[in-house]
Amino acid sequence: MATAGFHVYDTTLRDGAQQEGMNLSVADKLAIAPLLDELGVGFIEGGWPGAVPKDTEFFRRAAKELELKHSVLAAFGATRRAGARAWDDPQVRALVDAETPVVTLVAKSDVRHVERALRTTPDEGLAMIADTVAFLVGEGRRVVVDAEHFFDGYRYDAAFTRAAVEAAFGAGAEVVTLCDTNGGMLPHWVTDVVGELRGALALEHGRDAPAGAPILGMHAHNDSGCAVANTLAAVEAGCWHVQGTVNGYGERTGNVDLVTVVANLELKDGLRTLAGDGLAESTRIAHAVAEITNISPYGRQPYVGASAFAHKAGLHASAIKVDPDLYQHIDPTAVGNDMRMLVSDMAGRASIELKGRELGFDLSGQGELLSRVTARVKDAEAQGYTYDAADASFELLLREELGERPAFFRVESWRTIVETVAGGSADRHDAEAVAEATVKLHAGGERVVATGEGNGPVNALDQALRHALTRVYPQIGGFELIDFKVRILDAQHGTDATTRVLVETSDGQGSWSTVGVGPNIIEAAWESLIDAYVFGLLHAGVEPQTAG
Ligand SMILES: CC(=O)SCCNC(=O)CCNC(=O)[C@H](O)C(C)(C)COP(=O)(O)OP(=O)(O)OC[C@H]1O[C@@H](n2cnc3c(N)ncnc32)[C@H](O)[C@@H]1OP(=O)(O)O
Ligand SMILES: CC(=O)C(=O)O
Repeated sequence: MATAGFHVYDTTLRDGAQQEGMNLSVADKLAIAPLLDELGVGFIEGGWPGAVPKDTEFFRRAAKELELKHSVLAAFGATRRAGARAWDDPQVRALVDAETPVVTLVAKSDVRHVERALRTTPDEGLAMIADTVAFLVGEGRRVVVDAEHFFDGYRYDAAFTRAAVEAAFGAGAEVVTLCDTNGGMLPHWVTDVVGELRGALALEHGRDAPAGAPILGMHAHNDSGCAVANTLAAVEAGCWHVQGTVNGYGERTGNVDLVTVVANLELKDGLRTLAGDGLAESTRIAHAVAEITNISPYGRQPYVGASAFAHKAGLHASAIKVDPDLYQHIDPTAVGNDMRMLVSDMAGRASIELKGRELGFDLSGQGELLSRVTARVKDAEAQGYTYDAADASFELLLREELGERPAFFRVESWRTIVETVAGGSADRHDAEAVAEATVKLHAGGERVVATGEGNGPVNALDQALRHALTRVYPQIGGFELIDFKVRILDAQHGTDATTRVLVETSDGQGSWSTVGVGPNIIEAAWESLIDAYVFGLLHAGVEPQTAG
């Protein structure tokens, strides 16, 4: 049961799209809206029709193409221009033409903005709000007023901001959203301002407001790093409508992350804010939205980040083995996330046992093996390996200790040559470097010698290895190296330093990471590549052919 009257209002498609570098097409918006609906938000703000052509088109297509179960669409725009009439203002008309049940108006509530940005009088500023709201209500719209710069304005001239809120409610607005447009508020300021405003206007706490009574909302930006705290403070103080964006997208440092807010309200404060069970799907939904925006998800994002429930320290693991709640603030499944154990030089036996369990090995009661693997991990990490970023290499190490690492092939030797081929010009920089590699190995009962060429020695080695193995293991044709990271570990040794290479490989369905360390990039990469192919074949269920 949703908590009576509480609104979750998503502005990913409007304020989120104001993020630097984000450019959502109409198709992107049409793909994101159903995900927001699945999350269970009450309102989806689709954009500013009449101002942004793509947004006009979005509302036109959304009316025909979207079937939303939980959410209603809101069209966003500004109040009428100074000196104009609401019904004559083309921007206001475009809001009506968008044919959404809800219209959200940005309204100036800081008198300095009225005088300096709108270049009009405070009275005209208030009339712009009242006229526009009344016109839209008359057109049958539910109206939300976003009181822009409300908090800064309140701290400068509280009487004007109060008058702006009264003008909106007086004309029939359902919600007035108090906006921290510049994102600079602190939670206790928000608490004080919302409390004072409610007192002055005799507004109920949202929780106690009768159905249909006007309610206050909160719209926070994260410039002071307090957007989530400010939103929670506003709810505590009586705001019963929260705005935000998935993944905290938005101008500058972003809007408040809506998933963090609703997870806190639902799981900590006991409010039911979303329709349906979308919270339990929020990790998948947040990542699916990130796929469409083409912005890599942030691993350390609260609740839905890949690292949100990843445990590295051995002491944590030993307590988690007894009860995961001892080191987790919630059960990760409540937001559709998973607990992960990370293996590193900070691991203890409990970490290895839990990681083993995650990988499908029951290592309980195998104290001697656990000690051996722990010691081997610590020793390898001291040399530069990093298993928390290379689960696949850890699994192979564990299998080695269990005597279960399959021998798909046996390497006899490999070598690479890099040479320059002179170009046509007299310029010595015109020479092109090309690489060639030879790999000799035994697989499928045969000795295979294969060569490969590439734009660098690692690429050439990878090609040669593929050529050598593909006949016996054609599955390798489906593996693709999708990432390659090189780190020089003790850079003060200059060209003599140790090198770590992390490789990520995909089979089109999933990906896995492997690590290699060596005195040079080629040896480190070779080790990482071998693990990548062995792990890929193993997990593809391929039977090892006699190495010979
Ligand atoms: C706080 C927020 O993030 S609100 C959302 C902001 N989003 C956007 O601005 C994205 C879409 N914006 C646009 O496409 C354009 O800015 C438009 C179409 C809205 C306006 O474009 P233009 O007519 O070229 O005007 P311009 O952008 O230079 O200035 C904005 C005008 O709106 C007026 N204005 C600003 N806020 C308001 C408001 N709340 N109510 C009424 N008018 C407003 C300004 O006074 C200015 O008027 P002027 O042209 O008479 O000086
Ligand atoms: C309305 C809005 O986006 C803001 O004030 O930040």
